Amino acid sequence: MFKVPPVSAERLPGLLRAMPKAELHIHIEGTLEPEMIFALAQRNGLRLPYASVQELRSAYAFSNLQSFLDVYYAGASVLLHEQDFYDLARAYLARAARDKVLHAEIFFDPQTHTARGVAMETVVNGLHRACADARTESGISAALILCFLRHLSEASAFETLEQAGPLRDRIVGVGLDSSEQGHPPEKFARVFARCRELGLRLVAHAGEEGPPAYIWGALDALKVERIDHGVQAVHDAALMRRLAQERIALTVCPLSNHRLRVFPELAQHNLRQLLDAGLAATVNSDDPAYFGGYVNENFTQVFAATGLTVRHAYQLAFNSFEASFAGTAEKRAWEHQLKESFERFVEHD
Ligand code: HPA
Ligand SMILES: [Zn+2]
Repeated sequence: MFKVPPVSAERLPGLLRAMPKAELHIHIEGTLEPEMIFALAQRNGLRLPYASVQELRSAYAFSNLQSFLDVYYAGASVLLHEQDFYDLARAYLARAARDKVLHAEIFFDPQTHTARGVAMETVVNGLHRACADARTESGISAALILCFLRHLSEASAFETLEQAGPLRDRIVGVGLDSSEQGHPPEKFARVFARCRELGLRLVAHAGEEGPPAYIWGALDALKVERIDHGVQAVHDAALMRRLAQERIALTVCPLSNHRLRVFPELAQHNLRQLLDAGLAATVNSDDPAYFGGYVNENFTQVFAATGLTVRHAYQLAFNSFEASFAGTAEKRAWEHQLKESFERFVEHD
């Protein structure tokens, strides 16, 4: 690995913002800003139970994952037409490009929309067209990951997979999200086995609020390649060894963990412990419109709160490229750009 040169503490936030990175844990519905909720409600002739953007924003005080999910699913109900999904993803990708995100793997929750009568192809085609246009305009690379809602049944997940069949080439993989407690990964073992046969890449949320057993379940029953969140792994030494040995990436979301009270203070976040134990952790924003910051805010705030160093910064960005589902040639090119950005930064120190 490249020997990371020293950078003064005052310049570390600037380096974090300037360094190339990939974002691997971002829910497109979680990028729906209050202003866009109001604009789409007006465009689609819908009435909202909030009088103003400020009133809506003031409802964003969460006590745990479920209290967030209730507000998040209500917000997503303004998304009806292909253009709505397009506009949402274009806005995110423009924002991400400004944060030096070279590659984004974007989650979407089709069941949230199909349950309201929105067709699967409306969702996927809008998101896909946005990814293609963003690539042409700013060069950002993007891929889509279909997430199954774990509070719904296995049958509903199979039905969703069936609906996505004709759009298979627009999706790189599948994930598992929504209410974790009481919905262990094993519930979806057969769905994930089928996705694997179809050549889809596999990830799952596990160990956000749920126990280490759910991370074991995601690895052994679902055979996922990455764990989304995974911060509860620190409570199980054997699991930590396995994650390190197999280089299973964790897509960690510091501001989400703070807002959902997984860590009541950001200073208590265990990102440093994960990295220092040799795990392939990455930093991501999860649902930035709800948790108070996009990916660069996640980097700068968790670094400031927990005293992470320039060496950790390089490792996190490197891990994000390495853990992505991009091809080897693209990964090497991005890793080269990362190294160059550090060298350039130090020259001017
Ligand atoms: O952090 C999360 N966890 C589970 N489901 C989600 N859906 C959006 N964000 C999340
Ligand atoms: Zn998430």
